[in-house]
Amino acid sequence: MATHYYTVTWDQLHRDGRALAWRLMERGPVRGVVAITRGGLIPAAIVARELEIRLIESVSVVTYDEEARGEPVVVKAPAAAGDGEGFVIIDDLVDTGTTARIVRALLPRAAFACIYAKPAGRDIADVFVTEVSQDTWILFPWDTEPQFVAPLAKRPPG
Ligand SMILES: O=P(O)(O)OC[C@H]1O[C@H](OP(=O)(O)OP(=O)(O)O)[C@H](O)[C@@H]1O
Ligand SMILES: Nc1nc2[nH]cnc2c(=O)[nH]1
Ligand SMILES: [Mg+2]
Repeated sequence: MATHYYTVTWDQLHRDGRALAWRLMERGPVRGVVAITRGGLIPAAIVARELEIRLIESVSVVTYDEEARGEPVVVKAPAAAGDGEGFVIIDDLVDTGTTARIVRALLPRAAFACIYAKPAGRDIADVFVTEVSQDTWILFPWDTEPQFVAPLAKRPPG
């Protein structure tokens, strides 16, 4: 169970997504990307734009219902990525690595890249940008909205 939250803004996601594109470019040519929906869609769009990739495939794996982890279900397999040769699988984050392992098994020759990584899943990623602790829950901009917060002096202690 997460004990703290790490809120990512649109600006930060865009900057970190571009950093991921830099790192991927340094590894060599990429023919296409496979986005793990839904969280990988926007990171994949940022990478595809930077690397001028037009070949974009998707795979849908549902593993979590909000913060509760369940049995992963492949809702849509990647149709046009073959064995993954020349492709990079992209997700927003790796936590336990369950989702990434399932997609890697579907596309054994593809690389796997994500923006954020927690220690339990970090080693499954060929490339990532920022590590956060295992007890942190990352909140993406599509899951949040700016709202009023009380001044520190008016908040209850703790
Ligand atoms: O490493 P893991 O423990 O498998 O967790 C990481 C996965 O969990 C989240 O997806 P989620 O199942 O919440 O679906 P979503 O992308 O549609 O929000 C996230 O986008 C990753 O795909
Ligand atoms: N949004 C979000 N989804 C996740 N799925 C697994 N871990 C996380 C996390 O830290 N944040
Ligand atoms: Mg996901």
